[in-house]
Amino acid sequence: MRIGILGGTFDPIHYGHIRPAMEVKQALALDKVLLMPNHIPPHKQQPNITTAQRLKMVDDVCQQLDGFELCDIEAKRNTPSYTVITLEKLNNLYPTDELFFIMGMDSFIQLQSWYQWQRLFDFAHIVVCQRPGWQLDVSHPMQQILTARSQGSLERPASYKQKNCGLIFPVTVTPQDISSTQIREQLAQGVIPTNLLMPITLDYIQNQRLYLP
Ligand SMILES: Nc1ncnc2c1ncn2[C@@H]1O[C@H](COP(=O)(O)OP(=O)(O)OP(=O)(O)O)[C@@H](O)[C@H]1O
Ligand SMILES: O=C(O)c1ccc[n+]([C@@H]2O[C@H](COP(=O)([O-])O)[C@@H](O)[C@H]2O)c1
Repeated sequence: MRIGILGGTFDPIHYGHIRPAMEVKQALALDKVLLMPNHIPPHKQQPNITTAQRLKMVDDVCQQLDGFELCDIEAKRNTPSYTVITLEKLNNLYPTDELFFIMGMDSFIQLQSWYQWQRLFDFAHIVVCQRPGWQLDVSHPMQQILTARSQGSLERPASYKQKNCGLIFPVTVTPQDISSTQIREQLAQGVIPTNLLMPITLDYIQNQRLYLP
């Protein structure tokens, strides 16, 4: 199976997560996509809402979308949600499957600051989606890494030859200028961001009275 994984803080989950994941699923003919809320975000402040609340919102979305599943592997770990640790575990759980870790351009540009980032390629492919406001400059070090690991590269990385992982797939998705920060700010000001979230997420936020000032 070809399995996509979108990791995130999902505080809250929005269409800027969901639509790119759907478009990547289609573009790369993935069999399913796992949406994976982190527990202790490595590079962000701990959210004000609980991991259980973020998990519930992601689970609600998965229930409504074909081919999407909640992955709670990071929620169950009480250490920083380093992706390399997670991918190593998922690689053991799915030894015969091909894993595709999906991220927006903001994450990709900062990838060299991730814990043991080079080992990510030992366990999965990386899929990069554009995100408004984030452009990979031709002189950026990640550009060279992208070129060397892209599917058309003449020299396939060793990890690809051994285990079918380690490539980078840039996927063109419909640009959406949406962020969780923007949604939290709108809700705190009493604005209801109807077009940015799935209705089921908005219902949960309102029932639980989340993100109020
Ligand atoms: N609008 C978007 N377009 C493309 N990718 C996105 C978008 N929003 C989030 N992502 C990607 O989804 C993943 C998880 O993002 P995250 O849950 O941190 O959302 P966020 O909106 O960036 O949150 P915050 O505003 O709180 O920083 C990251 O890889 C990020 O790049
Ligand atoms: O492994 C790391 O060092 C690392 C650093 C920053 C982010 N991540 C992961 O990248 C995903 C998106 O992160 P974020 O902070 O944009 O929500 C999420 O799964 C995080 O756990 C991972």
